Amino acid sequence: MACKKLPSLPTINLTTENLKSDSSSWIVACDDVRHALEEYGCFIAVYDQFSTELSNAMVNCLQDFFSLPTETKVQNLANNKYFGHVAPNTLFPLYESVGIKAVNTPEGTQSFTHLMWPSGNDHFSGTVLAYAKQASELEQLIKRMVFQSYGVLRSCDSHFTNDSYSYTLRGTKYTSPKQQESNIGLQIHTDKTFLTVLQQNEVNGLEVKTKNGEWIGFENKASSFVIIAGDAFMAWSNGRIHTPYHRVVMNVGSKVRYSITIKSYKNGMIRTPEELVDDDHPLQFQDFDHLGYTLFTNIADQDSPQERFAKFYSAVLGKAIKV
Ligand SMILES: O=C(O)CCC(=O)C(=O)O
Ligand SMILES: [Fe+2]
Repeated sequence: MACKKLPSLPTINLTTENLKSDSSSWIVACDDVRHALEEYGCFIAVYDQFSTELSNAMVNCLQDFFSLPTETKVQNLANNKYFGHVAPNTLFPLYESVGIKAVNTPEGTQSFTHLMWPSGNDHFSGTVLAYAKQASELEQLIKRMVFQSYGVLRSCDSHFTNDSYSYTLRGTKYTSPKQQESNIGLQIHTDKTFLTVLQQNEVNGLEVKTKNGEWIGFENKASSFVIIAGDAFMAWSNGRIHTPYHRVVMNVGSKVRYSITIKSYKNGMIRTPEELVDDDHPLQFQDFDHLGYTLFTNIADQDSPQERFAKFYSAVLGKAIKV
């Protein structure tokens, strides 16, 4: 009897050997990345520019942070729910999380470190900065590959200047549920980012929903990163890129799970390139301020991205527009 093959996320080889610019394998990889993001909004990148030591050191840094007293951790305040410290609560008792803004800059990592360790912690700030720099390079590589595949690399060069994006690190700790307790570590949502680059320790739990409504788990392997497209990338692409629902489910008796995400946000406006608009693909999303969108909290995780943008446009423009 034939077994039904379970869906799995596409895996794309982004190792140096495979990505020599202008080689045919570079063009093929660019198209693969674009198609994976159009179909799943997500893929597993195998990437060799990152040392395992750095990833392990980053997990150790998160453990150091989470062991700080609660009164210290709560000083990492946020102006909305996507930044700052989130303590476990009655609704989501398995989840504890921290956000570090401007994490790819020495100022960002040092001001966070100083707040948490007033007498200093160079190991923490140095590791976080090194990690964020590398992960933001991976994020830029992926954007470059998608833009290349759409033929808009030159017209969209403003996405690749020094200050064109802000990067936030979100580190999360998930404990295992007690018997009878809900196993939801993180509720279903889409990311409000342009892109999210995710790594985890050896404990699995991330699940991504396909367009057919099936949930796919992510099995961690060395040198692999999960790349997730956010709402802003979807809007920029005039709806071509998919922004996938995802969640974290924890098993009773599992070890503690740590995940590290680097989230990118475009500074200023997001504008769909002209090349992606034509009679068959009329413009779906008006230009919008990305930070303004992330700060717009009057939306529910269950809303579809289209519903979310409709509410957002209606609030900022004072009128509902068709999206
Ligand atoms: O911890 C994970 O695997 C997922 C985290 C996530 O989806 C997020 O921070 O947006
Ligand atoms: Fe997410």
